[in-house]
Amino acid sequence: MRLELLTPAEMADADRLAIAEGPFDGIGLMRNAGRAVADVVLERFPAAAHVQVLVGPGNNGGDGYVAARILQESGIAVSLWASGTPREGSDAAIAAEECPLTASPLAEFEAAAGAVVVDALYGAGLSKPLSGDAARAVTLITEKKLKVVAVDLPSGVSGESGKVLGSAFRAAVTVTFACKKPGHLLLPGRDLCGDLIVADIGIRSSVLDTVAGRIFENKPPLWRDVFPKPAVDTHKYRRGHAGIFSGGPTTTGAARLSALAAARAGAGAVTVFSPGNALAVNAMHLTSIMLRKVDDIAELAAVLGEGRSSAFVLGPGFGVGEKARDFALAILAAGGRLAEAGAEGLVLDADGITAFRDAPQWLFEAAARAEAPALVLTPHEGEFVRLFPEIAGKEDLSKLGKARAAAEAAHAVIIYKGADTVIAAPDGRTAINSNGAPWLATAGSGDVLAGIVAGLIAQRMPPFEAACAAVWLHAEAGSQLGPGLIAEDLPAALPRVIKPLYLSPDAG
Ligand SMILES: NC(=O)C1=CN([C@@H]2O[C@H](COP(=O)(O)OP(=O)(O)OC[C@H]3O[C@@H](n4cnc5c(N)ncnc54)[C@H](O)[C@@H]3O)[C@@H](O)[C@H]2O)[C@@H](O)CC1
Ligand SMILES: Nc1ncnc2c1ncn2[C@@H]1O[C@H](COP(=O)(O)OP(=O)(O)O)[C@@H](O)[C@H]1O
Ligand SMILES: [K+]
Repeated sequence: MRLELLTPAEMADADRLAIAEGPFDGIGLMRNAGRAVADVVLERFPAAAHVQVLVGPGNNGGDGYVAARILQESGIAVSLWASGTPREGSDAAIAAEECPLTASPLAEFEAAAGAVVVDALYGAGLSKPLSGDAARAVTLITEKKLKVVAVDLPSGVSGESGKVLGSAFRAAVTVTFACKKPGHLLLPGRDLCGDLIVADIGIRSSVLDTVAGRIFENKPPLWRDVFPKPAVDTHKYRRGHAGIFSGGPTTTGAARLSALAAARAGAGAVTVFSPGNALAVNAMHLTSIMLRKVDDIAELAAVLGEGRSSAFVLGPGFGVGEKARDFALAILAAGGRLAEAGAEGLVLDADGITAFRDAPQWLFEAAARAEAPALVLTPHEGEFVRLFPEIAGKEDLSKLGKARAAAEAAHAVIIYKGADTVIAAPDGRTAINSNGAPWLATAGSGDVLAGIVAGLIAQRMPPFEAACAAVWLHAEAGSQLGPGLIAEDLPAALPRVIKPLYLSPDAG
């Protein structure tokens, strides 16, 4: 399965290129698309006695005319409701001519109890909010709780952003073509799509290769090639050393969650760097994880000078303030010297992010230095606004667009967390995660994620791939654990989600 996600504009390019290169012309692709939709209706709703097909004026409607014809030919009662008429000479006009059904105006649409609805009003060409007859149809169908099969996208959902324009159908199944689009994975789009089926309609993969940009669905094939695998003759320091900064005596748990996660992600050694007054409490709860006193910038400089740690986590439970800023900047500044000893990255999370709310530029400039260790920022929505207020306020940007702009501005890998976590690199690569579960919304869950990222970077995994892998593993662990999950469970669940990555090339 392809991991590339095509924006609606890229998909339109793919369409044009596919038609130019063959083997199918425009109406050929449309017939294949409409047949795929009809097949799904017949498979999913074999007992459907009545299908109401709603068609728009563009190619999405064209797919709907084809589906309506095939469904009628299969013996089902089909009614057709049209908003506008296809442009003369268009593929959709041919599809409409080939359809023996007479369309009624959408303005007269009534939702028939028990009917299955095929939503072929608007797809990739959605250009303005749903209103008038289309919005009315959404209301009627939603009220009657009819099952909806959406063509390409539920009408009203932006294929680019997953946002709802005006109102939108909630589909039981969505049939899209050739590959997924960002709006199928970003919320609320993902939720409104229901089950997502990607149908092959005869667009050559070489066409998709030509058009595909740098947006991906986050799945193991995206990063498995660089996922760390210990060599037979390895030893613990070759597997990397992660350093996790602890907060004061009453806020040490978050760092220990990160530390445990870094170790479970495969770092050969992990040390908690703790203020002196929290050493005792940390010591009581650490076993395989090491502990060292780091109270001030001088003690931090000594640690950095030794060059043992290759990845750091700063922020969970650390406290917001000057100390967090000074520590983060010291680590980023030490990169050149550390690079020889292998320092690879700083994961700045939680308080570490908030500490820079009044001076994000200091952080971004430090990360921009060529020799600086890679910076990975892991904001949830609230933290994102603090660090990137301007980008966060841009209503026209999708979550993906915001993450990408932030990565560029901060010279950092951004993990923009949430139910539809987006990972973005400063070079423009972006991935959308989709294997999470709401059980992950629990205190400490983010601390574990930060630790996994550091654990992977400590093993020399490149930062973007490490971030993607960490998000996937964290989400997979959360999905497998399910109800009752607390953050403490997540590190312990990592072995069982990591092991399949080594066993089968198709895992995940
Ligand atoms: N991508 C592909 O390879 C293929 C795409 N096909 C279909 O083509 C679709 C895209 O077709 P189009 O580009 O014609 O776009 P659409 O059919 O999605 O919509 C375009 C038309 O609807 C109007 N419109 C958009 N939003 C509106 C709104 N809210 N209210 C009123 N009018 C609105 C536009 O002005 C335009 O006239 C895809 O979604 C897919 O279903 C298929 O035909 C097969 C091949
Ligand atoms: N509804 C959800 N579905 C899937 N993942 C979620 C959901 N809500 C939160 N998460 C994930 O859980 C983690 C929560 O992190 P964060 O907000 O930093 O919490 P904390 O600070 O309590 O650790 C993030 O990785 C986030 O993506
Ligand atoms: K649609």
